[in-house]
Amino acid sequence: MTPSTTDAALGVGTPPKADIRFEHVDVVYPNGFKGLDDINLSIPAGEMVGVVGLSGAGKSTLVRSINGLVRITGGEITVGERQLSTIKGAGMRELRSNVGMVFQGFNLAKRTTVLNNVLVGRLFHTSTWRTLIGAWKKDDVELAMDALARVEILPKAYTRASELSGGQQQRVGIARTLAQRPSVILADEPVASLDPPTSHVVMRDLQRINQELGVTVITNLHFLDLARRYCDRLVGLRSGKLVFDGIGADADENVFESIYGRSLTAEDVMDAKPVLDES
Ligand SMILES: Nc1ncnc2c1ncn2[C@@H]1O[C@H](COP(=O)(O)OP(=O)(O)OP(=O)(O)O)[C@@H](O)[C@H]1O
Repeated sequence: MTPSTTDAALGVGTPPKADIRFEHVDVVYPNGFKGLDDINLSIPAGEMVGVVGLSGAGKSTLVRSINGLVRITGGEITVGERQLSTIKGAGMRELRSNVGMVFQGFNLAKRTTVLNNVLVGRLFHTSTWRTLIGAWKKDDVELAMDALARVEILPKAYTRASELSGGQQQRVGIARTLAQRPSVILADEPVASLDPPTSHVVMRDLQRINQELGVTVITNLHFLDLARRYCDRLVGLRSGKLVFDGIGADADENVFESIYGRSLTAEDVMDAKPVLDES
């Protein structure tokens, strides 16, 4: 779906594209556990990157370090012009307006409408008094509607979020992020709570947003077949270390075994018939 109004509304005024660079990045948690260990990674604007690895490998830590939800303890992450090691206050707010996030649990306000949930994406760009009394600008409402159209859920704009299915709620979560007009979307296990068909729908939404709007998408995924199918590039982590960085389509069973340190099992792929052989 590529209506010109949607492209215009979501494209005009979008913040400059941001390349992302990890240089010798460490994350040591307060209990002394090393979540990331000397990560070096360069993600040019516009890529769709899947982060894979065993449970506990550091996938969420890596994704969340990009918007400062997890603070790095060594090295440097650069997002556009901003450096994560020193960022705070207004700099952090500006970074987070440019780097949107989609959550596993959707994080919607269930008792209000889909449209109101998506308008939350405009908070970064809206004065406090307007937010408090719900006096959204016409342009913001239009932008929110465009974001809902982008994930094909516009007819639900005035439905309460609690009345939507899990897949629909995640699409609202994506629309909310899109309404921020970010140049980067981080998706932290976006399909972990969804059934297989719905997971594909949500992954296709993210892929379309990446391809049509040029938004960088970085997502950690439990299922290898999903990661390989939808992401141009895969980053493999093992015990906080980068052990693979390559083209998704090139990642065969041997690559996955090197990331996992064991043979693949049915638990590692979403579809009953592994999609690993599909391409
Ligand atoms: N706040 C914290 N304090 C201490 N250790 C933490 C904290 N958060 C995460 N960890 C540890 O860091 C490691 C990496 O966690 P992370 O959530 O990034 O892994 P993951 O690959 O996303 O795992 P999963 O697939 O299970 O979500 C794990 O061993 C985890 O227990």
